[in-house]
Amino acid sequence: MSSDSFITLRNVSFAYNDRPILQDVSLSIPRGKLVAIMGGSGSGKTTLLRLISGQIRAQHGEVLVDGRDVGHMNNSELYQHRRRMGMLFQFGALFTDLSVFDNVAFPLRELTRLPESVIADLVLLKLSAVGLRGTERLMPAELSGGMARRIALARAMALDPQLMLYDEPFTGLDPISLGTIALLIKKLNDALGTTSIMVTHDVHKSLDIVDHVYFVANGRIVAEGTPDEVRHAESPWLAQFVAGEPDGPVHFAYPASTSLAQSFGLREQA
Ligand SMILES: Nc1ncnc2c1ncn2[C@@H]1O[C@H](COP(=O)(O)OP(=O)(O)OP(=O)(O)O)[C@@H](O)[C@H]1O
Repeated sequence: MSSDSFITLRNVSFAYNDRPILQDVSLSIPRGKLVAIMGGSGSGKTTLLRLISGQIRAQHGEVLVDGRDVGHMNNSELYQHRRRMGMLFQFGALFTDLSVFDNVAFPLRELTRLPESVIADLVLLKLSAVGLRGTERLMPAELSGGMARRIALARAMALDPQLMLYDEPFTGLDPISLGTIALLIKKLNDALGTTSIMVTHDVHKSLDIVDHVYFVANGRIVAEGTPDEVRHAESPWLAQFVAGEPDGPVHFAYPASTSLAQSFGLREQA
């Protein structure tokens, strides 16, 4: 990938206590690109995002964001780092006791000293960008799931982050809302020049919008490529993933150490 890397992971290994989660992961994401991270459940995708946001630190290797090593930031550097970052996590929880306006205004009021008149203009701009100008007086309970996710996106984008992290942004959405969120993620990424990383299980929708895909399995990057390369990949592993087959190189059943018969204390048939 391009040498103008905004995010670089070099030989990163991470363990929770003694349990290795990521092993020797290296990747490089150019500025302004939208990248998907896919892989089976528990493979370490969210852990990757948490390393990049600085919530956890790698035991080995480097996590560089815009040339700065996140693993060695002190508290005030981490605070600055997070200010430049927007996050949209599963279900993008809005504050239920705040109106749409106050939800989007929240990061602006918390993290800047802008006067209320400027905040009001910015909130309207962000709501307009997600196609929901006119909803500012509504409460979250009055929104559909798709609208709530778009408001959460407007809130995550309120400070024009250089880096956006999405963790399963499509979860629980109907197909139309999912398509709308996917297009907005792409549109906002391109319009603002943001660098974005999206952890997702939705292979088909993501292949439509991302620039590059990384596949994680057992804590390692096992494949990567452009959407076209992924669609035409011959690897059985990728084919299983893209087609959503329950069984293949990635097994449906957990590899139990005893057979079912043994577990029930029965004699095995020859
Ligand atoms: N705080 C924690 N302490 C200990 N183990 C953890 C912790 N957080 C996650 N894990 C474990 O680390 C592994 C990787 O978790 P992670 O959330 O990164 O996976 P994932 O690929 O995002 O999975 P999913 O797609 O199911 O969300 C899992 O086995 C999980 O149980």
